Amino acid sequence: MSKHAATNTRSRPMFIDEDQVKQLLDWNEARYAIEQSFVSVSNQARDPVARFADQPVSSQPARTFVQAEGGVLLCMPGFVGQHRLASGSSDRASTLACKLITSFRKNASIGLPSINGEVFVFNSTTGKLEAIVEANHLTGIRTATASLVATDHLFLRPARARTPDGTVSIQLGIVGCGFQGMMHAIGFVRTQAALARVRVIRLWNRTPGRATQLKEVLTEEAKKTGSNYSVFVCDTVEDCCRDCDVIVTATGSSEPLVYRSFLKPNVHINAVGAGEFHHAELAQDVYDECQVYIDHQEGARKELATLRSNIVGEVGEVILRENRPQEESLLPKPGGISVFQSLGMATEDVTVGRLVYEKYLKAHSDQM
Ligand SMILES: NC(=O)C1=CN([C@@H]2O[C@H](COP(=O)(O)OP(=O)(O)OC[C@H]3O[C@@H](n4cnc5c(N)ncnc54)[C@H](OP(=O)(O)O)[C@@H]3O)[C@@H](O)[C@H]2O)C=CC1
Ligand SMILES: O=C([O-])C1=[NH+]CCC1
Repeated sequence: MSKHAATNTRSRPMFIDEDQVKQLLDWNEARYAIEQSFVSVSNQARDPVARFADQPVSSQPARTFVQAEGGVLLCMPGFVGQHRLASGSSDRASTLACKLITSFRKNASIGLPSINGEVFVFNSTTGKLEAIVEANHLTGIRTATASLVATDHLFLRPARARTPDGTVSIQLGIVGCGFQGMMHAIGFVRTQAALARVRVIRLWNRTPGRATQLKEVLTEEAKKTGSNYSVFVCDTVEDCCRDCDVIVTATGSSEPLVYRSFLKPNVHINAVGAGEFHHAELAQDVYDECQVYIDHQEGARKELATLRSNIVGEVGEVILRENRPQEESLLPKPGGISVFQSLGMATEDVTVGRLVYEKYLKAHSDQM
């Protein structure tokens, strides 16, 4: 027996830094990875006899929060079994990973991001740590992509099905132009070919200069992507929401920002602010009227325990039922308000972390 038997003799885990993640992660590939994550959670939640054998499964507890002096540390472990790595590919993988992420709101005053994290990817057969993926950009793309997937399945697909040419165009409102607000706006612009043409983007931020900065970013983005949208910086949240088909709220607010009277009758909202305060950004009169969809029942039981609204179910279950008879559909009633109440969940980081790791291995295969 080797003297190293049962000791940690293997090489160090890969470290995939923020710049590499930016190069490797593509919006459309991330979209597929997030769909796999949503579906895995809802397939797992089904009665075992009703599970779809060809769909992934998962395991993830509600995340834990550790309160420190300046902010919180979230521990988000998860496993996704038998997920497809790419659309149209038969290759499947099982991935065990854990994201550790901190939210320290005063960081902005010293020029640091308020959210900082890493995804730890383990070998799902041996449990050995294989890679550490920096997860600031990753969290930006995966959170915005979760909203894109929810918007697509709950709002845009039904809308596209009602138009003769199968395309739709939207007016988008971004309430909160921090990192997440920016990533959401870019995500909607970059996925126009697959989801919906963006014709107008309205921006509001508590500190107006940040909305002006995002307008500049989106003007550059329009040139890069050959898009033809107008961007407006708004003085009030009401003005920002006016006539919007799709709204994103991505703030650290502990108080309501969006009221029912600001909204069109038919609108989809992605309420992303979470972590320290939950379901704080929308007023109760919005929750009184809307249909709420969540990412993860287990997390919602803990973090949305005080939410008074009609919670219809998980986005993954909507996707799983898409080809079922209409009476089994979980889609929102047409013409009303739908809300994706995004908490963020570990399985999103599992499938997107694995995507980055696989792409890194492919890009560096000559050095392995
Ligand atoms: N659902 C999910 O999966 C995830 C959710 N999040 C959450 O998204 C939110 C935004 O995160 P991120 O963009 O990374 O953070 P940033 O620090 O980059 O941006 C924070 C934004 O919130 C605004 N804000 C803070 N407090 C208030 C307030 N009281 N009223 C109005 N606006 C306010 C800030 O405005 P100003 O510029 O004026 O300071 C800024 O626009 C946070 O709640 C975060 O926890 C983050 C990651 C994942
Ligand atoms: O899911 C996530 O990564 C987070 N949700 C709220 C803060 C960070």
